This record gives sequence, C-alpha cells and structure tokens, in this order.
Amino acid sequence: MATSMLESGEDAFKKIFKFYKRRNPPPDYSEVIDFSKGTQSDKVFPLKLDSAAVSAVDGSMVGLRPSVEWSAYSLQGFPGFIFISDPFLGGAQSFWVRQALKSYPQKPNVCNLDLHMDPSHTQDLWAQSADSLRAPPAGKREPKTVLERLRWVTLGYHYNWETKTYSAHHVTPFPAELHLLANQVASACGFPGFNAQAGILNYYRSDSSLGIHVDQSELDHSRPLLSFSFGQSAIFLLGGLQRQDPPTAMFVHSGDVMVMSGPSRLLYHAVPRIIAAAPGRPTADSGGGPLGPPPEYSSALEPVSEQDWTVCCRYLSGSRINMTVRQVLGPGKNFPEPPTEEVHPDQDYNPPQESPTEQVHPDQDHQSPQDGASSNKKRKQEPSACLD
Ligand SMILES: O=C(O)CCC(=O)C(=O)O
Ligand SMILES: [Fe+2]
Repeated sequence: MATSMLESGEDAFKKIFKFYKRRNPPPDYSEVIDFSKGTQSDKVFPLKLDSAAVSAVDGSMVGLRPSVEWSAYSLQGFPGFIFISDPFLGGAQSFWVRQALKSYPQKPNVCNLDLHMDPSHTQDLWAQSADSLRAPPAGKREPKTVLERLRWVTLGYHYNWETKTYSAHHVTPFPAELHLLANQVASACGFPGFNAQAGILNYYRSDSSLGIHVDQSELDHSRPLLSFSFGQSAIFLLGGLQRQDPPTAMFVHSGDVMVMSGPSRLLYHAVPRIIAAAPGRPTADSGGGPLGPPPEYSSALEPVSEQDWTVCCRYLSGSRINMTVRQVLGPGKNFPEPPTEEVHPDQDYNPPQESPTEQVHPDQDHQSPQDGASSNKKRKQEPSACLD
C-alpha cells in the first residue's frame, strides 16, 4: 500500500495524504499505527515520562490521571515526538469539550465566523445553537447551526492567517485552565515551565481534512507544541523536515495527546481524514457522560451540566475537536521591535476567510481544516455533509 506508492513522481506526502483522504473505495488502514493498542507495532516504544514532575493532585485538577499511569510512547524515527494515549480521568474529557464549544469561541477570542458575520452574531455561538442541537434530529436535512459552522478559534496571541505571524498587538488572556493542563503535560514530557501563549483550536466535520503544513510561526522552537484531541478519531500523518518526505500514519482518538518537540517540532504533518470512533471506544461522549469527573477528586474545571452535555454529544457525533497549544516566545523574551514604519497595530490584522492559507501559501504553514466539499477550491465553502 502506502510504501509501494513512493516510487512515482508525485511527492510522497501528498500521495499518502490523498490515499487516506479517498472516499471510494475507502483506504486500507492496515499500516496505520494505533497507539491505543500499545506496542503492537514494532515502531512503537513505551516511553517513561517524568512522573515526579506532576503530582497526582495537580493532575486531577485539570482532569488528568496520575502521570505514572499514562501510556506514553515514542515512535521509531521521530525523536521528540511523544504520543500519550488518553491520559484523562473518566469523565474529564467532557470538561474540555464543553470549554472548546461553549467558552473558547466567545469574545474576545477570534474565530472563522468573525470574518463574514456581524459581531453581534458571533458573540455567543453556543447560545444560538444549543436549542437546535438539544432537540432530537428531525430526520430531514436541517440548516446548520452556527456552532456547526465553526472551524477554528484562536486564543492568547492570535495567529494571523495571512501574515502567518503572531503579534504583541493582538493578544487576549489565555484560558488559565488550559494553561495549567498544557503546563502539566509539558512538564511530564521534560519541559518544565512551559508557558502556553497561543492556542489554535480546529473543529473538524466528518468530511474535513487539514493540509500538509509545519507549525513554524512561533519564535522559540525549543518549546514543544502540544495537541489535544476530542470526539471522533482521525488519521494523523507525520512526515519529515522536507515537505515531500513520506509520512507515517497513525490513529488519533478522543483524549489522545501528542507532543511535537526537539527534532520533531518542525516536522510536516497533516490530517487527511476523520474516522468514526469505533463502537465501544471511550470517546468523549461516553467518557463519563454528563457527569463530569468523579466527585472524589478536586478539579479546577466547572462540572458539565446534563443539558450542556446533550449539546456536546450531539455536536461530537459527527465532529472532532483538536486544540493545539503553543509557547510563542522564549522564556523572558518579547517580540522583536518592528522597524517604525511597519508599526500598524491591529489595523493590519486581516483575519482570513475560512481557509485563507489555501489562497496564499498552500501546503506550507499552519492551515485551518478544509471541508470535503471544497478541498480543491481556492476558497473554502460550508460543508455539504450532514451530521452522522
Ligand atoms: O488536528 C490535528 O490533529 C492537527 C492540528 C494541527 O496540526 C495544527 O493545529 O497545527
Ligand atoms: Fe500543525
């Protein structure tokens, strides 16, 4: 399969991306690494993390199991890449899903819908969508709620999709609980003092994909990039330092955490496909249901009400959420002073259309997810597929 494709002219990453994105016939997944099956693949090795770096109490505050219990792995050929198979306490994923759907899209954070909607309509996407998502599906094709049209949210230093930069002039407070979660995971992985300064949240529908790119806009690449996934599963492709290097395919399931650090920090990667989570797999919608975390541990996170959880479950039945957390500046560092004539605080922030990087620098820097219906078009359109 994938390996035999590498001979011909088209670059290997693109070819493998297309292979996994293909709908008809669906691809063969036999070469895809599944970390939830442990060291079944001869390329996967158990990784001992720094269990002293995070106390069980601190971990439980953000919904993490004690780090000695985490199943962490390294992947042959990818030093610095760490895969942690769902380190969350039962029920704790629901907190993060609710945050990603209800809280993080709110102002002053920035989202794709701000580009073509009146600010009064992007103020509270949850409030506008919750009733429709709570109602039982009517059977016929229903108009999409605004929440279902959400594709990305930026936090902290807001990523500028056009210039592919962060700026000292466009920053809002980074959510404290997500800062804590990232700090603890990074500490366990050998990066104490990780300072979450920017977040990019991607919201994938069942036909979405994320193009081949490298996350290089952060100014300090010695700090890791952390990725948290919830909801439906995905195929993640991890390649090399060159765009055409052949990638390795792996499944990412709900609750999984990936850390790109050291020599893996600047590797090309992509998400060609969202896959329905296997029945019985503890996706966010079954990980404790509406209950939130068991009451025996303290948490920095507000419990999720049953009402809210109904909305989250309906949303997640056909969607995947990925939160990447980045440290933009080195410890104690600031943004370099721009030459005076280039200082245009905020006015020069032209937030993208839904997938602006496709228009400007395709296949290179960080992009937002693309919907299936528009994968070959310059400007992304709303997806045509309905909820599963
Ligand atoms: O969705 C994912 O797993 C990857 C997201 C990503 O690569 C990014 O946001 O830069
Ligand atoms: Fe990325």
